[in-house]
Amino acid sequence: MLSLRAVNQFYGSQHTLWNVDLDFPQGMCTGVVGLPGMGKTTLMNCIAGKVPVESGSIIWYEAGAPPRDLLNPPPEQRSGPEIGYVSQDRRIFSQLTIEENLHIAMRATGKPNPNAKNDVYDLFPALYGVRQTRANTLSPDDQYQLALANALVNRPHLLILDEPLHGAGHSFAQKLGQLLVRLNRELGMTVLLAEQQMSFIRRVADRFCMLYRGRNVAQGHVNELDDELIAHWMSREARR
Ligand SMILES: Nc1ncnc2c1ncn2[C@@H]1O[C@H](COP(=O)(O)OP(=O)(O)OP(=O)(O)O)[C@@H](O)[C@H]1O
Repeated sequence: MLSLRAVNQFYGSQHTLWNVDLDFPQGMCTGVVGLPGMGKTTLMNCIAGKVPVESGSIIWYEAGAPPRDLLNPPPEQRSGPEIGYVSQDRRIFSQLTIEENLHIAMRATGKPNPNAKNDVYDLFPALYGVRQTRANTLSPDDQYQLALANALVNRPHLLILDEPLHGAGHSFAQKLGQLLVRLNRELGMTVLLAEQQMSFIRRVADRFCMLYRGRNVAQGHVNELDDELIAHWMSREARR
């Protein structure tokens, strides 16, 4: 389980996350929801160690292993847990081939697994056929698949996806939904998913948490993410 306690974050003098307490159960998919600008990306970036946290704790608990403090890892724990992160800008090396992209992603952890690429091609068979192709020739959906493949190549314990459906079509949403269910239910991966499309969250997530102006205002089973809650925290009135 990933556990956040009293997490506060600032951009300069702007207080962005306020005493966020959240638990993300292991092996489950949690949808992180909220209007634009409420702090979803910032929360993901704090967990992934991409922006500094002012105060609080972010701890990873896994059965059979000691708790891991993600904010202040002791030197022997610097490599774990593996976090796969696909940001909103879906960063890939566009001038390099798919093979080269995966190779770089694999080397990034310093302990490459020789079977890793095959595992990833098993998840993304469409990429295998074009593996010697430069990434910039792929369609936007396939580029997203490559970004996801790069994030998955080291079999992360935790996968973070920030707005994966931004600009994507219906068929991609279907494909991604199936893949997430597979990663989650078959491989037991813990997934955090920031997404505006509630229908997608309801379809693939087990749980949700809702941010409003940097505060965690609701969390629970995805069945509890009802229209009343959405109207209260995610309507035009809520924005004021
Ligand atoms: N690098 C930054 N520097 C300064 N302020 C930032 C930075 N990134 C985000 N912010 C501000 O922090 C607040 C939260 O932004 P954040 O991107 O985390 O929200 P979000 O819920 O992910 O929004 P969106 O759905 O539009 O991506 C906003 O007021 C935003 O303007």
